[in-house]
Amino acid sequence: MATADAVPPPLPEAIAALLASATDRLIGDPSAALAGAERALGLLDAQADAPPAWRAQVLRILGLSQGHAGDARRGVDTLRTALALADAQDHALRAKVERALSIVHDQLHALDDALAWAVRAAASARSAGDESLLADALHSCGVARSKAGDTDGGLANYREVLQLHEAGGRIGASISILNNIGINLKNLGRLEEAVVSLRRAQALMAGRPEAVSLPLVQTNLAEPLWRLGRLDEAQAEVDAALGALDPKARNAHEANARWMRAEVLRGRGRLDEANAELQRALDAAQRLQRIDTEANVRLSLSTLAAERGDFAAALAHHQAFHALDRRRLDDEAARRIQALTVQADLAQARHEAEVYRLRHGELAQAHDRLQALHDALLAADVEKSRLLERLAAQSRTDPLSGLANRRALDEHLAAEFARSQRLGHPLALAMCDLDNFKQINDRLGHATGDLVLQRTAALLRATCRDIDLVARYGGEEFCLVFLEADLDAARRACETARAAVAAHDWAAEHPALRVSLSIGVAAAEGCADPAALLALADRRLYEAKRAGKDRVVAAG
Ligand SMILES: Nc1nc2c(ncn2[C@@H]2O[C@H](COP(=O)(O)OP(=O)(O)OP(=O)(O)O)[C@@H](O)[C@H]2O)c(=O)[nH]1
Repeated sequence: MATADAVPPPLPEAIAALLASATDRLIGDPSAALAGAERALGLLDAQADAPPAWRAQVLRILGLSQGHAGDARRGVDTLRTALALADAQDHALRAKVERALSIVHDQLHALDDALAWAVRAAASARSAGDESLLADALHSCGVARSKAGDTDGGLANYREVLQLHEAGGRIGASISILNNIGINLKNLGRLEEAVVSLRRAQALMAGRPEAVSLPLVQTNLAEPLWRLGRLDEAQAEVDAALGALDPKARNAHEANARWMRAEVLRGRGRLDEANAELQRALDAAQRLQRIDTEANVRLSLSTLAAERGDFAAALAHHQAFHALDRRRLDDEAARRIQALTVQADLAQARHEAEVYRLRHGELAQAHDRLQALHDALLAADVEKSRLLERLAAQSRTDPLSGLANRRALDEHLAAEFARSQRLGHPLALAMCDLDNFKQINDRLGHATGDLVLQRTAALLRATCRDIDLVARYGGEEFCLVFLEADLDAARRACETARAAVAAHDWAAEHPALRVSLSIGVAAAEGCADPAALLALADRRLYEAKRAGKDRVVAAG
């Protein structure tokens, strides 16, 4: 059974009314049905948030209208879209759309597809638990099988349908299917059974003139009766059928009925009457363009002419019969070719759709892979920049003290020296050297020596301004670059630094530790280049050492 959540909300009234009227006109006035279905689609397009099931319902009637109006190819496309929109759980809607697909394929003479869709419709109808839909689907199976020449298979389907209609009390539908069963039985040569089935149809029709055309059933009944030699009964049926024909609106079955009556008359030896009726049958068959019936009539006329000794007429009718028979075969061949072409086109379209779907999928995957690659490259690039920055920083930093190294000092000094000369701003530089450092190393060990270097670096950094550069020049030597500072300001800063080193609680690091710093300081003014400035500061440092260490020398 269909699950409750698969039942779509009912269609808006205006759309439902258009679809109902289009459905009624499918057979009689397919162009009006098509116009109505297209209007319904227009209304649906104007409706915001229409559920897909509504569109599927509208497209079902549109596809059927297209098929009945002569464009079954478009009908197939429309109905395939409808099926794609129908919820997988909405079995009832799927059954209806699948049956519609069976009908339009039948119109294309693609009988294999028509049967396949009808079988799918029957399966969906079973899932929906809807016997009326199941009967319709099985009816379509029967039609497709019968048309494809599987009369027995068609008959089995029709019998199932009959059972369902009888159980459901659908008398009109039962009559229609009994008529189909009768025709199949007649075509199988099971004439007695054909008569039984058609008589049952006839009995059900009593008092129901509006149900399936009675003359149709009567004409169908006449043929097996005639073949069985039951001429009285055959004549009664065919007379009744012809009597019921509206002379103004000539019925499509007229030609067949007249041919049947002529055969009954011939069977009774009333050759003149038979001949006259055959002429009327010929006239009707040609007017109604019923090749099958015209061929039957021509054959009967030929036989009759021969019986009457008119061999020239017999030959002429026989030749006409053969021409019709050839045309019938040609038409059949053309229909088969058209059906095969349509099937090939549909298969090609499906193949192309599949290729497109796969390509689309591959492209999406390739795009995802590229995106991932791009992201990874971007991340690697960021990481590389970070590493380069770290390397650049490392290449300019002294690892032990964390101060700028000699390379950073040289670059900084070159740039600031040039700037001070260009702008006439003061610049000063100090060379600092720990006193008796070799002894510290020798007496207290290199680890203590390293610790002294680190502590001194921190003290220098803490006493200088942020804009001043504190660098480790090498070994136990430090260099200070004072921006915007003349010789006296630099000297005072150096004195503060020296005093900080001297005042530090070195005994806390090691009881025997004594540390002091000698500094030579010089101003850039008067120096030709950074090297001259460094040399001057270094000379004054030497002077500080010579004068007894632990002091700042800024002159000389
Ligand atoms: N622990 C340690 N010692 C270093 C480092 N770099 C240089 N030295 C040592 O520092 C000492 C410098 O000694 P000298 O140039 O003789 O000078 P000094 O003993 O300080 O004597 P004055 O400068 O005259 O006071 C050497 O023994 C070097 O081995 C270092 O990174 N760590």
